[in-house]
Amino acid sequence: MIGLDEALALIADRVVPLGTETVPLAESAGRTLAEDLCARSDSPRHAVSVMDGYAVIDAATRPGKTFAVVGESRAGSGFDRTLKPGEAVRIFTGARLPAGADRVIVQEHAERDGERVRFVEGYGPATHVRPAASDFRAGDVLLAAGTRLDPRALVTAGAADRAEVRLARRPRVAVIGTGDELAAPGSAHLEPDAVPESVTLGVAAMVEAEGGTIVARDAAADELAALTRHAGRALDQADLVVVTGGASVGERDFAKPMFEAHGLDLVFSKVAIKPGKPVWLGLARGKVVLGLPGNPTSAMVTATLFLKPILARLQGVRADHAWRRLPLAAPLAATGDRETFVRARWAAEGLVPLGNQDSGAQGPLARADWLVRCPPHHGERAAGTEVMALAF
Ligand SMILES: Nc1nc2c(c(=O)[nH]1)N[C@H]1C(S)=C(S)[C@@H](COP(=O)(O)OP(=O)(O)OC[C@H]3O[C@@H](n4cnc5c(N)ncnc54)[C@H](O)[C@@H]3O)O[C@H]1N2
Ligand code: MOO
Repeated sequence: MIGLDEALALIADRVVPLGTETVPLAESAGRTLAEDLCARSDSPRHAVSVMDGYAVIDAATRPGKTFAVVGESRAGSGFDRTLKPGEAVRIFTGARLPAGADRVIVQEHAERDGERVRFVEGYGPATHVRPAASDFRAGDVLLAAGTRLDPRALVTAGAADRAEVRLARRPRVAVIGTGDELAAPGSAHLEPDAVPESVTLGVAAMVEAEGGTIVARDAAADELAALTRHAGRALDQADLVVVTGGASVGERDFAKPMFEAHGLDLVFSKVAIKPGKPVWLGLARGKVVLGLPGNPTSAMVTATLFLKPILARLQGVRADHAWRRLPLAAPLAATGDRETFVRARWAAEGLVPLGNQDSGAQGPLARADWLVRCPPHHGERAAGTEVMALAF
C-alpha cells in the first residue's frame, strides 16, 4: 500500500490542468489567476493628500501667516494650476496635490476667514502627502499566476485597473453519494434503516470553497447497472467526479465497478492512512475520478488530503499542503501501523485531540479544525510537544 506522500506525487503527476479563460474581474472572486497580473498605472497616479485640509508650499509656510485660498482639490477633480507662495488650496482626502504644493496642513490647525486662511502653531512635521507611485508602479506584478482571488487579492486586482483577468478554468465537479441506506436530510427518520445523507454536502461545499463548481450532487442506491449509468452521466458533465462510499471490499461496494464500463484506469487504490485507507483515484474518459470512503469523518479527512490538491492541480496550482508546526495542549495517543490524522481543536495554548476519533463520527466533525499528522508506530506524546498539523 502506498503512503500519503506517494499518493500526492501521483496526483501531481496524473492530474492535468484544465486550461484558462478570460473573465470579467467582477466575476473572478475565489478563482485562480492563470497569469501574472500587472499594474496598468502607477498608484497613486499623482501625489495625493491623505487628510482634509489645505495644500501649501512648505518652504513658504509658517504659523500665523495669512494665505489666499485660491481653489479646491477634491478626489475626482483636482486643482489645475501651479500653486504660488502665499496661496493655499482647500484639499480633501484622496485629492491630487496641486503642482508646486508639497504639504497639507490639516483643517484642525486652520483658521478660515472667507477666502483667507491662517495656520496655527503645532501642525507638526508630517506632510500628509502620499507620493505618486508610493504603493506600486505601472508594470509591477501585483499578483502572481496561481494566486487565488480572495477578498484581499480582489482589491489588489481592482487597483491594477484591469477589466478582465486570465483565470484557470473552474473545475466542474459531480458528487455522487452511494448507499441503499442514504436518505435526504429531513426524511431519514421515516425509515428504520435510513441514514441522513450528509457527506456530499460537506464535499460539495469544499469543492466550491476551493474554486470548483458543482454540476451535480446526488445520492444513488447500490445497484451496479444504475450506478454505471449514473457514472456515465457524471463523466459527461464534469471534469472531476467524486464518489463517496462503496469504497470497501463488500459485495455491494460498487464505487470502482460503476466506472469500469467507462474504462477506469486506477491511479491508486488504498493509501496507508487512518482514517481513510480505502480512498482511491482513477481516470475515466479523460476525467478524474476520486473515491472517498463513506464513513463521514474518513470522507472529510480524505477530501482534505486529496480533493483539495486535485482541485488545485486542475486549476494549474502546485498542490502542496500547508503543514504547520504547532504545540499540543493535551496528550496525543500512540499510533498503530498506519500514518494517522488525528482530529483536534485549537485552544488558546495549542491543539487538543478530540476524544472521539471514530471514523464514522459526525458530531465532533464540526469542532475539529486541525488534523494532526502522526507517523505510524509512534508512542504517546505529551502536552507541549510540537506536531505537524493541517487546517481541517
Ligand atoms: N472487511 C473490511 N471491511 C472494511 C474495511 C476493510 O478494510 N475490510 N475497511 C473499513 C474502512 S477503514 C472504511 S473507511 C469503510 C469504508 O467503507 P465504504 O467506503 O464502502 O463506505 P460505506 O460502507 O458505503 O459506508 C460506511 C459508513 O458510512 C455511512 N455513509 C456512507 N455514505 C454516507 C453519506 N453520504 N452520508 C452519511 N453517511 C454515509 C454508511 O451509512 C456507513 O455507516 O469500510 C470499512 N470496512
Ligand atoms: O479508514 Mo476507515 O476510514 O479507518 O474508517
